[in-house]
Amino acid sequence: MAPNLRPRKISPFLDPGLKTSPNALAIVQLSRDNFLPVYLQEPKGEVDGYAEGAVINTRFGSFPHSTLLNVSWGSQVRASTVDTGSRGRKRKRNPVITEDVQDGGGGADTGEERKSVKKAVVANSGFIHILNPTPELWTTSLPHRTQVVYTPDYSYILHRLGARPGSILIEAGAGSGSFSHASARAVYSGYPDTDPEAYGEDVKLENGTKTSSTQKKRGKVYSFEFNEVRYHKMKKEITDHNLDGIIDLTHRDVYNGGFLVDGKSPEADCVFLDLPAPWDALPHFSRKRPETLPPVMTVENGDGGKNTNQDWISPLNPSRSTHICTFSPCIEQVTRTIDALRKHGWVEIDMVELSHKKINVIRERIGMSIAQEKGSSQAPRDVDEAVARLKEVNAKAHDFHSSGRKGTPRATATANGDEEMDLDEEDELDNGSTTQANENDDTQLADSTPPWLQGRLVHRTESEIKTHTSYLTFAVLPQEWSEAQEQAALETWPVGGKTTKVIGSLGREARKQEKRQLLQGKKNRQREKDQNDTQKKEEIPPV
Ligand SMILES: C[S@@+](CC[C@H](N)C(=O)[O-])C[C@H]1O[C@@H](n2cnc3c(N)ncnc32)[C@H](O)[C@@H]1O
Repeated sequence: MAPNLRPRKISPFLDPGLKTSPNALAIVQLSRDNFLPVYLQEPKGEVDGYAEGAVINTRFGSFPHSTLLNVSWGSQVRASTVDTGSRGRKRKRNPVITEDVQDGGGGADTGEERKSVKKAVVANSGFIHILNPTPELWTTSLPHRTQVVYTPDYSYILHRLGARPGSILIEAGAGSGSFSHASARAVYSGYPDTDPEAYGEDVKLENGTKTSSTQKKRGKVYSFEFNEVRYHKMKKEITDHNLDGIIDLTHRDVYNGGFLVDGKSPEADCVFLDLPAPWDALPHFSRKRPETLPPVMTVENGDGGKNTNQDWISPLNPSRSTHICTFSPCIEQVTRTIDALRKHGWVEIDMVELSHKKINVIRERIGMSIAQEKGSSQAPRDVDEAVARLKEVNAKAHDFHSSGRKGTPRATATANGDEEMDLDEEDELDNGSTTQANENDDTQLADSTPPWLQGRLVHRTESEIKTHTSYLTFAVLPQEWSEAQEQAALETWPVGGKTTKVIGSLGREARKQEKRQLLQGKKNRQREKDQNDTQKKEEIPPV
């Protein structure tokens, strides 16, 4: 029998490939901060009255899915002129079907597919960019079911938790899945049902032999959510995003049910709690049965069964220290959490609040000859340019008055690009005058320098700090350390005895002890000397 290597579709969050593909999630970027998640569909026939198949309608134009498929991630895609065909008529004829396909981009199958699909025709204006899904883009575009953890917070949290490929992370509650997606990417080190040999599973080969176990650990997120509606929505998203096996979602109230899965310990290396009362969940993370729980407590395990805590199973990895982060919006929750953390033996407790600002990096084009457009500023570049422009305007005013005309002179542009004087309303002295000539200057500049290199590179921070999201409380629960482990460590790394002393290798206590001994030796020598001196004095006979 061949090794149990099942081909599987890797989540686009983990490996998006080079191009968009049918039925996969893609993120449509409409403008800088406006993203739309879409499951792209192969055009099979008319959808919602559109002859081109499923269509995304935006204020930047219409985009049939067919134009977004099999293109490289990051591509700019032009809008199309779509054929709405029999859309209006069909709605009247069959309102039930129309309901199903309200969302032109959602792609519900109407069952009224036409065999032929109309080819999309490029429109005159409008475009979008098609981006591969990432946890960051998902956070900004996901359907919000709750408050979510945003990128600045979760990137810091995952770093402090030490989440890395192969880590086991417990998360509660799952909410809208923003943190779940980011943590899944952080811990991912392969799917459970692929490459079992590398992950220490017994693999039967064709000749019937078994490979040896390598005991490599696969990263996984054990996520818990007690709201049933959110649980089901999140479960579907995990499957749609091919994250089954990377995120293991359980429907449970963790305050009562704890964190075991099917009665077994996830052996977590790190924990993230985004719950209203994290202190109620903390007793479940004890390494030994906590005293705060009654001696025997039967708890529902969320899978229809019950666990008793008589034989305490800790959900934590026994061979490593566990890192925790709790996410609470108010300081009262933080102090209560810290109380509970201390009570349950957590150490290195600290609290952090992130206040982030975006830094916009842009090329700023300044000068009187710059056309008015985004990122440009029509101000004199320097004093010379300002003086030259004033001289130009004065000369034109002089010419105008000497010609005997009345009114206020205004610089306008002729078709050939030269400026000439014109009459205008008295009060309208043109000082901006975006002229054809100026645009020509700019075109010349643009000809010689690529647009992305024009202007001065500047960065500006946002003036406002983003409003408070939450306080992050971190702590560590040390690994349990037995006498036998201490003995084994001493044998591997002997301390004291005949070992050679290395400068700087002594601990604080040892250094103190060494100083005390030196001091004592000095005192002893001084005492001996004093005694000798006294003796000598006594031996000298009086004169
Ligand atoms: C603020 S949301 C979490 C958002 C999530 N971290 C994200 O980034 O999308 C808090 C979630 O905790 C869940 N929750 C509250 N108490 C719970 C409990 N005792 N057990 C499990 N989940 C709980 C709520 O249903 C809610 O969905």
